[in-house]
Amino acid sequence: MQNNNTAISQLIEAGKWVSQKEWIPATGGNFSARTESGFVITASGQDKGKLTNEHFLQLDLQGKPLAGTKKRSAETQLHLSLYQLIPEAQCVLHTHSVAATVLSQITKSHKLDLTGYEMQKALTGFTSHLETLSIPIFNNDQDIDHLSLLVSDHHLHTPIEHGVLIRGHGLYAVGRNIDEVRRHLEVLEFLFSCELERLKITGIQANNK
Ligand SMILES: CSCCC(=O)C(=O)COP(=O)(O)O
Ligand SMILES: [Zn+2]
Repeated sequence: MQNNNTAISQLIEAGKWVSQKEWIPATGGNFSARTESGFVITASGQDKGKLTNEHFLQLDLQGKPLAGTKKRSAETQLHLSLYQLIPEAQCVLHTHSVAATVLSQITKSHKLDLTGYEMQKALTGFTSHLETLSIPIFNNDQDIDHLSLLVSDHHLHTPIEHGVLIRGHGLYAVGRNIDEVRRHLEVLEFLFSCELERLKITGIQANNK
């Protein structure tokens, strides 16, 4: 587990990378990392590609503020729920890419199933392109507490492994350390882009199940 300063440095670096990838337009997205005292999370309304130490808050695992003067991310409860649900989760990166936003909109099901891609094997737990990667999709909701409850309920019967999609909104990627969450994020975004391209060619009806 990281101390606060290390966790914040890693998230600042991740923010520059995610911004450069164009997965967090404007002030979209938020990042967090588990720490000895709870977790650190980005402040609300910031450009996450230009974060400094002042743009972070420290909270305990009940959501009680420990340090930081700025307003916490509007989506703090989702991060908190993921840490409460998944003991191994050390980092959460939330992005708003075009591919994640559009794919989650056009997929009518409550999950996005992907198969046949060699890059699936870059996700922890996958050994073959023939396996099916299933990413849950939750309807977007401005009531983040309610959305978090839906995610929690879902996790009880289908554990969240790499991340979840929020419809028309974006991706929450999770990992056991900063390197793993960055890998999960990059692989998922790559697969979403591939799938979107495939659907543009074959027709979106293929995904309306
Ligand atoms: C303009 S982005 C809308 C809010 C959002 O979805 C997001 O990821 C950023 O919210 P935050 O409060 O963490 O800045
Ligand atoms: Zn968001």
